[in-house]
Amino acid sequence: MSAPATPPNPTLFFETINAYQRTAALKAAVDLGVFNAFGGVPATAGELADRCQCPVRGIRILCDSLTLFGFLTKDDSRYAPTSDTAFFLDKNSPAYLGNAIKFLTAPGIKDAFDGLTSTIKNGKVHASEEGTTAPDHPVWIDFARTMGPMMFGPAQGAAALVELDTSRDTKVLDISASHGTFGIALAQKSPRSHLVALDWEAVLAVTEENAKAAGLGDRFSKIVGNAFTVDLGSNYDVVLVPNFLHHFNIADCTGFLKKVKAALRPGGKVVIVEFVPNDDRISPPSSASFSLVMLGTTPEGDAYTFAEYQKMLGEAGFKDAALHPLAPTAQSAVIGVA
Ligand SMILES: Nc1ncnc2c1ncn2[C@@H]1O[C@H](CSCC[C@H]([NH3+])C(=O)O)[C@@H](O)[C@H]1O
Repeated sequence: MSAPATPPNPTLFFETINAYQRTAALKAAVDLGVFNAFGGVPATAGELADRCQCPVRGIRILCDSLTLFGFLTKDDSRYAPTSDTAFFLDKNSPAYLGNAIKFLTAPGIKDAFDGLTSTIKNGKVHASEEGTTAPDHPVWIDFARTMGPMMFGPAQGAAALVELDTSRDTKVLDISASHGTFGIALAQKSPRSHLVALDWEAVLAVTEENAKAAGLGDRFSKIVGNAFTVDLGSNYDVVLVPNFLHHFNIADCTGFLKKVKAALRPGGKVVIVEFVPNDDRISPPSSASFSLVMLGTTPEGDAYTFAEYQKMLGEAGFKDAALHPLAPTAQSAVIGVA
């Protein structure tokens, strides 16, 4: 075996081998309330230890590690959250990711990756036949309770891309509504809109709670059950399909989009929100890396490219498919016209 031209660098190997430690450090800091212990001013390890009620050694090592990873800065012996850390990890921020971190690191998702070798070798999810696509899978109740803030940015971005006529009654359908963040953001654009949310029954209880809290209680209704088989209703102005299609194969997605097309009024829009990698499937990293999540947790899902969505939409009878990156988030909207 020939040696690399430049001195071999093991950094990537050890960063990857030990990546679980980085996850554990971030999760411990969230659990202990470290990011909320600053009160807006830099603090020493001793001060943070007092506020978090922990021995100082652990907090000092944790904060140095979080500084190495880029979550904190350290000046002399005082630590401070970066502006991104304050935005995403302050409990009072609408974009707070603390609960999402707990969800994403809990057994429902993480266990799937403990059996990745078997999943790849056997061509099926190691944990169960259907993975997270099983009807009423309990993981989606936790998802609905925790992931809304993470979808706040994509939901605002998607809502900004479509108009709702405020001079007449309009209807919006949110497929796989979950926390409801996407449907609520769009419905709030018009006082004359009605929001219909579709998901499994237990999940819709969370959607309804959130729709009421957003002031949409009297403009909200539900469709309970399997999106592939239930009656979607008709005459919608917009059908949102956020983070749903990636769980299924292309033929099933195309068939489902035909059903969506039939539920829209002529000229109505389907708004698909997804991680959409470039054709090379390795860029941009934040979107391309999502395919691994689908490999670990679903039998046939994937992160599809825009060309693939364009083909699915074309075959389902939609016109004018267009891609809209929802920067700075890792998601994109793909919009088609019925
Ligand atoms: N066959 C199905 N029919 C209806 N809902 C489903 C089905 N399979 C999965 N779901 C729901 O689809 C959602 C996927 S997660 C995506 C949730 C939300 N749209 C968001 O973008 O954050 C979960 O809420 C599941 O309960």
